[in-house]
Amino acid sequence: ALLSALKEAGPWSADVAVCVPFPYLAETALALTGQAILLGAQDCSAHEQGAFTGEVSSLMLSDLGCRYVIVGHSERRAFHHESDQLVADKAKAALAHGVTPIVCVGETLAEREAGQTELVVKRQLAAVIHTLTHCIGEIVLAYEPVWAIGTGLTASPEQAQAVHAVLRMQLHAATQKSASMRILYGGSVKPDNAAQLFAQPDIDGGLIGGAALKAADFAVICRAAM
Ligand SMILES: O=C(CO)COP(=O)(O)O
Repeated sequence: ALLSALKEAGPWSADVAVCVPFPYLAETALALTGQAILLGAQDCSAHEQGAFTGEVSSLMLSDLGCRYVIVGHSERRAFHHESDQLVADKAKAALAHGVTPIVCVGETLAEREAGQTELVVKRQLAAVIHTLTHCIGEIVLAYEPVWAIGTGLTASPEQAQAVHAVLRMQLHAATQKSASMRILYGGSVKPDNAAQLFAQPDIDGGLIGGAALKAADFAVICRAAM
């Protein structure tokens, strides 16, 4: 029902993708046939192939028609103890099979209050830059302050822009593609704050959680990104 409402709300001039849990990928791929909405997954294995029971490789995701995969979401980092290096390895494995990783970085509230925001996001991105080297220009980056995810506390456009600018500078030092790379903001993006966030020079789109579960709200947010 969510997808059909979304399909009806289109077409979009912004790129729109839905990243769904593994068990729903196949049926979502089918439902999106012929649609401009792209498919993504929410995680992948760091291993390209081999005996890793229970893991889902980016090759499998690519087979299912995934164009994107989220890696390093704060919930994966926090609840599954994913290190910066593991996240970087997942991004590398995704690219190896033509799936674009959406690499999430972001600080916790304690880290922000300790003045460590820049330090944390730069450390998280540095691992990815170091691991991907010349392929770094192929990723999508997402800044998701942990304190803003699912809490209703959105980073102000200025707060988000400040971090995005730092990340863009770090990318600039690593690749000539930095200016055209996408840096998404995620964390309580809603219909009423999306336009202001997306108007910032270094915010190129959003990674939407809760608001994407209501097709009408998601449609407003997608329109704000055009
Ligand atoms: O984690 C998020 C998207 O991946 C953000 O979630 P919310 O938009 O619900 O805060």
